Amino acid sequence: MQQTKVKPIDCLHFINGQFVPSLDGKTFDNINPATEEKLGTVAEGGAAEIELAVQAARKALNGPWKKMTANERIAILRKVGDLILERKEELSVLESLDTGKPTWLSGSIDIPRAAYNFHFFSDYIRTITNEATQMDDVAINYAIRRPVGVIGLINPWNLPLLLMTWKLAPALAAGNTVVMKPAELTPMTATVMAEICRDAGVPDGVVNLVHGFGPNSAGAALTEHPDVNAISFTGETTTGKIIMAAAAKSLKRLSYELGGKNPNVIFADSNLDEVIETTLKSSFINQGEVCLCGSRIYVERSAYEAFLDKFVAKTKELVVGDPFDAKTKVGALISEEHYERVTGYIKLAVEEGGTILHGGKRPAGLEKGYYLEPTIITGLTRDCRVVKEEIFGPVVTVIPFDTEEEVLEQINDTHYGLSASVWTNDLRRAHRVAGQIEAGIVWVNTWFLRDLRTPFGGMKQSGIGREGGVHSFEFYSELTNICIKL
Ligand SMILES: NC(=O)c1ccc[n+]([C@@H]2O[C@H](COP(=O)([O-])OP(=O)(O)OC[C@H]3O[C@@H](n4cnc5c(N)ncnc54)[C@H](O)[C@@H]3O)[C@@H](O)[C@H]2O)c1
Ligand SMILES: N/C(=C\C=C\C=O)C(=O)O
Repeated sequence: MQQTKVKPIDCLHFINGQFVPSLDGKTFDNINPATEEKLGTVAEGGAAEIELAVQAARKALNGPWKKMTANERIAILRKVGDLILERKEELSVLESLDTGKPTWLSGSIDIPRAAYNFHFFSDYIRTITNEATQMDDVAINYAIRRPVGVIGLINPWNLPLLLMTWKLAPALAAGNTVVMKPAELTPMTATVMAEICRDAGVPDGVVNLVHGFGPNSAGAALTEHPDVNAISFTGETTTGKIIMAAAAKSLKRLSYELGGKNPNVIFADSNLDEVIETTLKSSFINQGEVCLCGSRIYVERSAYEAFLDKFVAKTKELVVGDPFDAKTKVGALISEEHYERVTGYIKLAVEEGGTILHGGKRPAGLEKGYYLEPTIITGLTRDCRVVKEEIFGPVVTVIPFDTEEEVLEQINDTHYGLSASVWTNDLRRAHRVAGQIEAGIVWVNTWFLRDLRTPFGGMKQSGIGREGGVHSFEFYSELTNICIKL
């Protein structure tokens, strides 16, 4: 394990502008997935801490934050983005210590995107206009926009700071106050994020942070709290169902980014070298722990063998290991529990009749840490659990197909609908196929190319609503239509 001058931090809650322990002093250990060693302790929050955070957020709604002009708020949000960039190296190391992802990845994607989320939304808020409607010479209608109120932001562990800021920036830009609940497995960058908001001039109580778990802990308390107006949640579909029930009692507004089992469809006319270069990323980047990963690969039969030969050869070159080694392409999975879950699916694949063409094992010489070889599985059919269920690890299945109709029917036969990639140089086929895929996001001849003005989210059981550009402001603000009789 390569050393770094940035040291891990103990994590306290951030409530009403102060870092505080839990009222009962409870803490839990934060573990480094790459070494299985303790990084530090985290304050374990529950209903009592959520109550204090929601009270602070409610009070701050009518404090200086509300009285600020849009320009004053925008200046603070831009400063938040600037401070994230100033602390990029520190945040990148903390993110990699928490998640096991390589530092080149946290330093090139996670942290720069976190800053950009703030810079983008602080610019974008200036473009938001409201509608006016003339009713002949009888009346004039105009809409005004106001914050929703106190918003709970609940986040997963795979892209901790990227995803927390993806919610936090527009929520603040729209004038709301928030209670952040980061994943219990990745507390450190959220803790620094609270400090950065304070240092940038965000008034006390506007941004609050409570650490803890989901069920019977801070997460559940946040979703049940009657004075929380909305929840933006990113996580597993199963968790989304539980949260919806909890939020129903106070009819909270919900924005959901949930699970996926995303197809990557490769037609024989595509450029195989280009396909392979991107498919290595869409299969294994971030240890395959990205909701958008193309974990179901479908290849037109005439290109199937050629694809497999090249894909396996290139996958074999991927270095698995120390997140602090620049050569590492695949780091450690997030936790022992997740490691068991992912390796369980690899065992199941063999039971279901699959062939492990590459990977499937702990890499030699890496006895400590949750390391797993990138894994390619063939020989499975559409009704296999490994083809249908989200694994959320460096595991892909590869299935041949013969016709467009056949592959479209297969890829849509799922309760997920988050994203897809399509590879072809046939322009009409690209548009034809992309338009028939039941997903919120379809990439053609690329993957994870992101314009933050576009609608981001899933359909079916991959999400509710869209965030990004104006869509974020549709969720993070309320409209009132005022009708003036002439
Ligand atoms: N669609 C997207 O944009 C997107 C992005 C990233 C991850 N994900 C999904 O997230 C999952 C992996 O993340 P995860 O394991 O952290 O998900 P998870 O659902 O286990 O946990 C997500 C967050 O919810 C909290 N939580 C858990 N149970 C809760 C409850 N009952 N009430 C309130 N909060 C609760 C957790 O503490 C955590 O902060 C995968 O399914 C992945 O597809 C989706
Ligand atoms: N929400 C985004 C990415 C989600 C990745 C899921 O793991 C984004 O790029 O805005």
